[in-house]
Amino acid sequence: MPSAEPNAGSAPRQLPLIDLSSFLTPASSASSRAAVAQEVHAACAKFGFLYITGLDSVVSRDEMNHALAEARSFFLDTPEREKELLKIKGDGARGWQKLGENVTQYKADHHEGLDLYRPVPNEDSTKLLHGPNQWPSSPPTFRSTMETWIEKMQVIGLALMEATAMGLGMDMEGEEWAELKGLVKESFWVMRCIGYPPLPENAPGVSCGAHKDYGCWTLLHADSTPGALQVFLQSPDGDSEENGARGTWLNADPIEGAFVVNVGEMWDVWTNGLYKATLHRVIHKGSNYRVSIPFFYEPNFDAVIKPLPSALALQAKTSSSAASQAFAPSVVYGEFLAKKVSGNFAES
Ligand SMILES: O=C(O)CCC(=O)C(=O)O
Ligand SMILES: [Fe+2]
Repeated sequence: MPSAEPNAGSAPRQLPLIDLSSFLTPASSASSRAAVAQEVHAACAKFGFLYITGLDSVVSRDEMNHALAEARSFFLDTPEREKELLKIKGDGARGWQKLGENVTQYKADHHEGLDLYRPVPNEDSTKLLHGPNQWPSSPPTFRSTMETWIEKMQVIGLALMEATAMGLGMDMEGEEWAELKGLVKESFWVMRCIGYPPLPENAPGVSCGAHKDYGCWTLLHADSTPGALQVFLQSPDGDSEENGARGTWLNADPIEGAFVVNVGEMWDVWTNGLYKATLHRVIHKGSNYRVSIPFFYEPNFDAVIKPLPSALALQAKTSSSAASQAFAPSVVYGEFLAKKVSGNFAES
């Protein structure tokens, strides 16, 4: 498997780089898909993080650059008073957060952000997560650009679902895959735009504190700033400690035309711990204003997430212990998300 070397020299390990094109172009052969499915599976089991390339049939380089430019323009060219109008309101989720308002592990993050979620049929701005999206009016094409982006990211998210299902040994003509596909059919996605000014030297926190993502797949497109996103790889001889575990922070620097992808916590449950949502953080000390646009491809709001039979069968085959017993507690995705989101904001 080819590997990306974002910080060659200092990196003890490297994140895999996987060409996903065979899952994005209908004419590709079954054998090439099977090989890619194995690569994705191995990357999810070992790192919980990977790079994907081969996306050109879905999203062009121009579109990638344009979406980032639109987000940058929103953050840097929109007067503060206009952004204030978009501040997150009673639903606690949709809208703009100014610098320092988002909190991770009780510390204020050093970024501003705009969150857009899948629209719901009966919008209610007093109900957690259920308000209307607050679209900026400038730049004028922001909404159409992001709506196109959202459609395209869902195509890539579903392709990753398919690759993983195959990698787990699922029968792709059978019930299990049909059910799993059904659980993401109305993905409660989140499109987030993040703007990171440089972190001041003496800042108490970081740009974005160490966390795991909640759902299914995070498809991260970021500008070319190096040394900002870091992934915590556990190893007994690592030089850092995080959440009581030893490990090493590895830079996941951007690669032109590729996305950084990571698995969210729902995959921990689906695979009964075979895939691990991995801690990551952002420390942006460079002098530029960094912009990233992570797209969170998630299960349906009411999806019940529980260990998949194929993952349990795989565990039973590969492990001599009782690990194949279903132990990951099942969760309703929307309830899990609501708990996370309500713990995410600075006290005001
Ligand atoms: O900006 C980044 O590189 C990552 C952001 C992130 O981890 C998140 O929003 O969950
Ligand atoms: Fe994240």
